[in-house]
Amino acid sequence: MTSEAPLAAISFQAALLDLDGTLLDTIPDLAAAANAMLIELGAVALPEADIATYVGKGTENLVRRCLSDARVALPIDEASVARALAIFGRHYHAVNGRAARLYPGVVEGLAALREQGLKLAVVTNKPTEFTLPLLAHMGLAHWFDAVVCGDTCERKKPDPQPLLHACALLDCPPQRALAVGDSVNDALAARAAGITVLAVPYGYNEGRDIHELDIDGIVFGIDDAAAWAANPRRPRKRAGGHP
Ligand SMILES: O=C(O)COP(=O)(O)O
Repeated sequence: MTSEAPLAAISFQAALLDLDGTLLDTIPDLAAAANAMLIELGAVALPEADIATYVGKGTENLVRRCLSDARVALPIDEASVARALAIFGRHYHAVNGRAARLYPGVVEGLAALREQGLKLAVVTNKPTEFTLPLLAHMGLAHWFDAVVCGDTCERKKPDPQPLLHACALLDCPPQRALAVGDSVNDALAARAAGITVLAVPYGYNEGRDIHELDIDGIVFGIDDAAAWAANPRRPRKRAGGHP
C-alpha cells in the first residue's frame, strides 16, 4: 500500500489492541500502588493525574519516573529501582483490577471485530504477571487469541517487536493488521511495523495531545474501531499530518 492508497482496499485479518488507556482505565489501581510504594519509601504521594502521565512504557519506567519526580527525588540507582519495583509489585498485585474499568464500547467492539472474522490480540507494555490476572478479573481473557506483554519480547513498544510478534502468533501479515492504542508508543511501534494504527482520545498518551501522533485515524472506542475496520474512512496521512 502506498501512502495515498485508499484504506478501503485493506481487508483486516487481526486487531492488535493496547490495554491500559485503550481497553481499560487502570490509573486508579496503578496510582494506588505507586503511592503505597512512595509512602513505604518515606516519600510523598503524587496526584493520580500526574502518575497517569508516567504510564505507557511499562512498570519499571513508571516506578523510575515516580522516584525521580521532583517532589519525591528518591535515588534511581539499579538497587534502589529494584527495591522500589518489588514494593510496587506487591502493592499492585493486591489492588490490580479493583478499581479498573472497561471503557464504553469495548465488549461491543470486540464482538464486532470477531464477527468480521478478525483475530484479536492484546499488545501491552504491562508485564505478564499483572496482565493475565487483570484480563481474567475483567472478564476479557476469552476474547484474545494472543496476549503479548511488556516482558514477552526483548523490546517493548515503541519498538515494533511486540506488534510483529503478535502478527506472527496470529499468522497475520503486518499489512493486514489493525492496531488500536492511546499513545505515542502504540503509534510509533505500528508505523515502524507497517501496521495501520488508530488512536482513542480518552487514554493517557503520557499527557500529550493525540492530534500530534502520526496515525491513520482517531476512533472513540473499540466499537468505533470495529466500524472503522469494516469501512476504513480516512486516507492514510503522511508523517506529521493530523488524522
Ligand atoms: O506502561 C504500561 O504498563 C501500560 O502499557 P500499555 O499502555 O502498553 O497497556
